[in-house]
Amino acid sequence: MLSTRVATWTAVVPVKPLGAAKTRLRGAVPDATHPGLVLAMARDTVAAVLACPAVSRVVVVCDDPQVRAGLVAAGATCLPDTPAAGLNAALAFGARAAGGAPVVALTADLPAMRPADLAVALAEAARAGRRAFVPDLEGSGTVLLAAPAGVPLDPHFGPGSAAAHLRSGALRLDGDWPSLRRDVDTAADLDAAAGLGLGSHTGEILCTLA
Ligand SMILES: Nc1nc2c(ncn2[C@@H]2O[C@H](COP(=O)(O)OP(=O)(O)OP(=O)(O)O)[C@@H](O)[C@H]2O)c(=O)[nH]1
Ligand SMILES: C=C(OP(=O)(O)O)C(=O)O
Repeated sequence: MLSTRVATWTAVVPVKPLGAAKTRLRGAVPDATHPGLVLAMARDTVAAVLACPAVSRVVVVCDDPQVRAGLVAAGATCLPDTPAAGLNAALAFGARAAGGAPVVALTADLPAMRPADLAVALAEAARAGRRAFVPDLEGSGTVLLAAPAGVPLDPHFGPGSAAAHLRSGALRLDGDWPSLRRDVDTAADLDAAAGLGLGSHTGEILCTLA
């Protein structure tokens, strides 16, 4: 059970440049608000990860100076992205910075995530002793992929990623963690996340629109 109390995990969080991110969310808020909403969701995600007692550090992979400034201020370490290399390349690059520690990859669109949900999921991943992933609430995507110390992360994020991670030998963790598993891709996802309780940055953006 020590793994649930000792901060052992290095979290890797990839973020696209604000101008290119969350295209499926366009129209959910006024165009002028969209970049601020993307950044707010990333900040709430990173804040929840840093508040999780099982996580020792957060490595963000992003080239956008506004994102880097916001997330470094929140306590994350930022690494540059390799433009056009894609999400999985960004994750693999960030994982290599973990120096052999256990690595957990998380998407930056989890504004309702509770640190306690993440802690329970990481405890299950630690007990698995192998790569493990948490699917999104729809069951087809992935919000979290964890690899024990010394095990390659081997990320397969993208369309149909839950099946791809299963095929790659990762254990599926279907826990009752709605705050962790509610990623925000669409306006409907954003409404659902609001129903779960949003982090302060995302909540503040939506309050200005009310
Ligand atoms: N650093 C980096 N992050 C990425 C890249 N592609 C996706 N991401 C991030 O990975 C996470 C999950 O990706 P998506 O949910 O598809 O996010 P997205 O690509 O901004 O959303 P759409 O434009 O709607 O597909 C989000 O935090 C993205 O910002 C990439 O090429 N590099
Ligand atoms: C990148 C992913 O997120 P989404 O499907 O929400 O785009 C994924 O689920 O692997």
